[in-house]
Amino acid sequence: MMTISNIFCALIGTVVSLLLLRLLFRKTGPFHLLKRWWMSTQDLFYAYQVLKVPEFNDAMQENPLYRRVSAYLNSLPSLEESDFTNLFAGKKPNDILLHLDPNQTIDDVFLGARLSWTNHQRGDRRAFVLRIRRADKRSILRPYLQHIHAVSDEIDRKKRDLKLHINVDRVVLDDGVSGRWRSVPFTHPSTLDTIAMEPDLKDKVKSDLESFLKAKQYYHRLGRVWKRSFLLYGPSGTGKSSFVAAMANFLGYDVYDIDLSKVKDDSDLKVLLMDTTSKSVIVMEDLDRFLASKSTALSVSGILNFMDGILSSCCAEERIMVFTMNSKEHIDPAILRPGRVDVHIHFPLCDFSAFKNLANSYLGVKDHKLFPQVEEIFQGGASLSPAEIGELMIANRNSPSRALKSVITALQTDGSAKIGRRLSHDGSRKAGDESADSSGVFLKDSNAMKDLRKLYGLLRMKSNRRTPSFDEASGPRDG
Ligand SMILES: Nc1ncnc2c1ncn2[C@@H]1O[C@H](COP(=O)(O)OP(=O)(O)OP(=O)(O)O)[C@@H](O)[C@H]1O
Ligand SMILES: [Mg+2]
Repeated sequence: MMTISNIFCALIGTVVSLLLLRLLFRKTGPFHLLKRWWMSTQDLFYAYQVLKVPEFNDAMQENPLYRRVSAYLNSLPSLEESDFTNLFAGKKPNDILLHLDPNQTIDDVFLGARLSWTNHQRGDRRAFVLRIRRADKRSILRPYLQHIHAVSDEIDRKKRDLKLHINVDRVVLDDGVSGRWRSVPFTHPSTLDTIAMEPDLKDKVKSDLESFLKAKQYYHRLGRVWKRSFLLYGPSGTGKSSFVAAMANFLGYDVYDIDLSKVKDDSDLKVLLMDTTSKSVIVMEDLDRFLASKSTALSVSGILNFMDGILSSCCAEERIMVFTMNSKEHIDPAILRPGRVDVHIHFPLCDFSAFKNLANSYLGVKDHKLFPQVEEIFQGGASLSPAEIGELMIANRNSPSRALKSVITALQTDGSAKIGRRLSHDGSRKAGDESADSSGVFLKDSNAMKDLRKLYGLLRMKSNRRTPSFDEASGPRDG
C-alpha cells in the first residue's frame, strides 16, 4: 500500500515539476523575461548604430540590396521561431517560403556579434533597418554584407529555372535577333543521389564542385579564369550524360550542349562560346569520336583554345566545362593536360556494389536471397553497363525476383559474350558465340562460356590494376 502511494506521489511530483518548468521557460515566462531584461540592460552600456536598406532610391529605382537582405532574412533559422512569420507556397513543389510580418524584428548572430533587423513598413515605403553595436560595426559590417550577398546568391541559384541550350544552324529569337542557341527548360531528373557511383568518388566530386562555387576570389587572385573542366570517360551506358545533368542540377547551372557536328569552324565555335552565359555547364559529348572522324573544318587548336578558357575569359565566367569520351586511350596527351582538363572521372561498367545501388533505387531492394549469386557472377568477371541493368530492372520492376533473375541471365550470357569478344580481340582465345543478341537477355549459358568466364576471371585477378576513378590533374581548389 505504501509503495503505491509513493509511486502516486512521485508521479504527481513529476507532473508538477514539468508544468513549472514549462511556465518558467515559455516565451512569456520569467526565464525569457529575465533574458530580455538582461539584454536591454546590457544595451544601456553600448552605443548602437542604425542602418537602413530602403526598397527604392530617391529616383524610385529598385535597390538590389533590399531584395538580397529580404532573401537572407527569410532564410534565417530564427525566423522559424518567430511568432510573426507568414508561410507561403513557393514556385517549386514542396517549397515553403517564410516572410516576417511588417514592423517586426528578428535577431541574427554573425562572428559572435548580435545584430537585429526590423522589417520597417510605413504606407508604401518599405525598408530593412539593421541595428548593430558601434563597437562591432567596424570589424563585422563589411564581412556581414558579403555574407548576405553569398547567402542570397546561393538562394537564387537554388531557385533558378534551368535551361538547356542546343546549338543549331541559326534561330530567330522572339525579339527578332537571330542566335545560334535554341533553349528549352532543363528538367532532367538526374541528381547526384540517383547516380550509382562509388560513394567516396561521389563525395569527392561533390566537395570539388562546392569548393569551386566558393572560389571566385581565389581564382581571381591567381589571375585565372574561374572555370573548372571535367573529363568523364567510360563505356557506353555507364552514366556520363546523366552525370552531366546531375552536376547541372547540383550547381543550379544552365547546360550548353555543343553538338560538334554542327560547328562549322573555329570562328563558329568562338561565336557559340561568346553567346553562352555565366553559371553554366558547357558540354562537349563524345569528343574522342569527333577527334577520330574530324568531320568539320573545326580544328584541334580551336578546341584547345576553348579548353584553355581564353575564349570564355572575354565574356562571363563561372563555368564548368565537361567533355565525355568512351576512351581516352588514343587521345593526344596535349588535349588532356592539366589546366585543360582539371579532373578525370572514370565511369566503369557495373560491379556488385554499383549493382546493389541500382537494385535499391530501381527496385527498392536493399538485400535479396539472389544477391550472393549475382555477386559470384560479378566476381567471375562478367559485367554489364548500368544502363543495361537499369533497363532490365525497369522492365521487371513489379517483381524484384524476376528482375534479379533476368539480370543474372543477362550477366551470364551477354557478360560472357562480351568476355569472349574481348578475349578473341586480344587473340588469346576464340569466343564461342560471337553472334549473341546484344541484349543477351534470352540467351542460354553454355559450358564453353563458363570456361571462358573462369579464365577471364583469373586473368582479371592477375592483372588487378585499377584505373583511379577520380584523378585531379591540377588547378585551384578552394577559396
Ligand atoms: N551510374 C549510373 N547510375 C544510375 N543510372 C545510370 C548509370 N549509368 C547509366 N544509367 C542509366 O542508363 C541510361 C543511360 O545512361 P547515360 O546516357 O548517362 O550513359 P552514357 O555513359 O552517357 O552513355 P553514352 O556513352 O552511350 O552516351 C540513363 O537512363 C541512366 O539513368
Ligand atoms: Mg552520353
